[in-house]
Amino acid sequence: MVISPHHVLAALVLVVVVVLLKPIVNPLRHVRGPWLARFSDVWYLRQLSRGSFEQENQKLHQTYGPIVRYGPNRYSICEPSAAKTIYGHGTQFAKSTWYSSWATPGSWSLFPDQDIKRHAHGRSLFQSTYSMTALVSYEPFVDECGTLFCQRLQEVAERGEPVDMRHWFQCYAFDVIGLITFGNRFGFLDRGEDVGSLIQALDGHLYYATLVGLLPSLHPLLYKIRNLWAGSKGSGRGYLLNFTLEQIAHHRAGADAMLEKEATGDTDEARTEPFLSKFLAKHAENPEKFSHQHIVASCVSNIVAGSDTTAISLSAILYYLLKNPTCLQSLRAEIDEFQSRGQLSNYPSFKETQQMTYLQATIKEALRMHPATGLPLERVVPRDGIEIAGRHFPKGAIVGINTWVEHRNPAYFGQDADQFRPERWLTKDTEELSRMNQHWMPFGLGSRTCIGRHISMLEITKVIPRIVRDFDFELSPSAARQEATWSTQNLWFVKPTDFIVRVKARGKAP
Ligand code: HEM
Repeated sequence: MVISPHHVLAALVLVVVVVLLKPIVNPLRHVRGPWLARFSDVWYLRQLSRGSFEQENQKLHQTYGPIVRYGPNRYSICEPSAAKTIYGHGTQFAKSTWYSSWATPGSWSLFPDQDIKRHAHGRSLFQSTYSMTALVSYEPFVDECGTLFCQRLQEVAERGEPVDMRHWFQCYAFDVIGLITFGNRFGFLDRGEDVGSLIQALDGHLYYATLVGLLPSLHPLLYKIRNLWAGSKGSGRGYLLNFTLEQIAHHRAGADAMLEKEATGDTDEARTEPFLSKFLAKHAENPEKFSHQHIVASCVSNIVAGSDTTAISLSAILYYLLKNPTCLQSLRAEIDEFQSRGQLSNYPSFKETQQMTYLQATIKEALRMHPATGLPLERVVPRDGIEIAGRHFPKGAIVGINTWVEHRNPAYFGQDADQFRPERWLTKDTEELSRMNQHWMPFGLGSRTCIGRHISMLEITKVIPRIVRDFDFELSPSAARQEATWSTQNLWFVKPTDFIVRVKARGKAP
C-alpha cells in the first residue's frame, strides 16, 4: 500500500482526537492540576529539566489541594493516610515505569524493580549484609576516611581558601563506599578530585534516568545509542557498570592471591570482609540463588546511591547549623559535655553518638528540611483500585508522595514546618512525636525503604560531631544573610550547587 499525505493527515487527526478525548473519559478528570499536564507528560518533563520540582510540587498542593495532577495519569498526594496506604508493608503498589530507566536494559536490580515478588526475594538476599548489626563492624573503615577527611579540612583551613563542602562530603562518602564495598578507597580523599570521572558519570546517569524515565519504552534504544556514542568505556550507568566489573575482577584476582598465601602459611593479615567478599562467598555457596547479577547489581547500587545521597545529607546538616548559630551552639555544648565526661572518643563511636540526643535531633531535622530525593515516589495502583482522601483511584493510576511536600506540611510538623528547629524532635508530647515520625520519610517507606540507610547513618553520626568539634565553618556574608538560601538542582537527588565555606581549625588535633 502506498502511504499518501491523506493517510498521514488522518493518522495525525486520530492521534489528536485520542489525546483530547482521553482526559474527557478519564474517571479522574476532576483532579486539578496544570492544564497541559492533563494531556501530556511534556509538562512534567519540562519541570524536571528545570531542576526544581520539589519546590513546584509544594506550590501545586498550595494551589490545588491535597490531590494534584502532574501528568495525564500521575497524581501527587498530600493526605495523612496516604503514606501507609501506598507504601505500607504488604501493599501491592509496584513502582511506576519511571524507575525503569535506572536499570541496565534487560537486567535486574533492586531499586528500579517493578516486580513485587522478585524484589522481595532479591531484597531478602541482601538484607543481613546491610543491617546495622553487620555495619558497625565497618566502623574502622569509616574512621579511616573520617581521619583523612579531617586532614584535608586541616589543609584547606591552613590555605584559607573557600571550598565547596558538598564536593568534600562526596569525596568522603565515595571513599567509605569503596572501602565497604570493595575493600579499598577509590582515592577521592587522597586526591580531592573526581577520580576516574565517577562523579561525572554519576551526574550523567542521574540526568539521563530522571528524564528518560518519562519515556520508558525508548530506554533500551537510547541506552544503547548513548553507550555506543561514548566509546568502549560507556557513559552514565554503562560507565559505572564497567567500572564495577573492573573492581570485581581486581578483587577476585586479589582474593585468589590471598588464598594462595594462606595456603602456604605466608600471611597472618586480619581482614575485615568488604561486601564484595561476602557476596562472592554467597555466590560460591549457591550460584543459582545468589547469581553473578546479584553481585554486580548490588555493587553498582552502592556506587550510584551511596555517595550523592550521603553528601547531600551531610551538607544539609552543616548548612542548617551554620544558618542557625544557636543550634550550632547547642550541639557544641552537647559535644563538650560528652567529651568532659569521657563519653566521646577522639573518633566518636557509633554507640557513643546514639546517646547524644541533640545530635540525633539535628540530623533528623536536617533530613526533614532537605531530604535527598525530591520527586514523587511513584507507585502504580493495584488491581482493585484504591480509595484515597475519598477519591477512587482505578487500577493503573500512578500515585506518589514527594518527601519535600510531606516534610513541609504544617499538619504534621506544625506551623513552623519551614523552620529548622531540632528541638521539635525533643518534645515530651508522645502523640506529636509519633505523628512526626509517621511522616518523616527521607529514606522512603515500607518494603522499598532505603536498604543503604544504615551505611549513611553510620557515616553521618560519626563524622558530624568530629568536624563540629574540631573546625569552624563560615558561609560568605551574602550566603549567611537570614533571607538567603542556597541554590540546588533536583535531578531525583536535590543537590546543593553553591555550598561554599571557609574552614578554620578550632585548635584540636583532628
Ligand atoms: C542519606 C542517604 C540516603 C538517602 C536519603 C536515601 C534515600 C532513599 C530513598 C528515598 C529510597 C526509596 C526510593 C523509592 O521508594 O523510590 C531509597 C532506596 C534505596 N537506596 Fe537509598 N538513600 C541513602 C543512602 C543509600 C546508600 C548509602 C545506599 C547503598 C549503599 C542506598 C541504596 C538504596 C537502594 C538499593 C534502594 C532501593 C531499595 C529497594 O527498593 O528495596 N541508599 N534510598
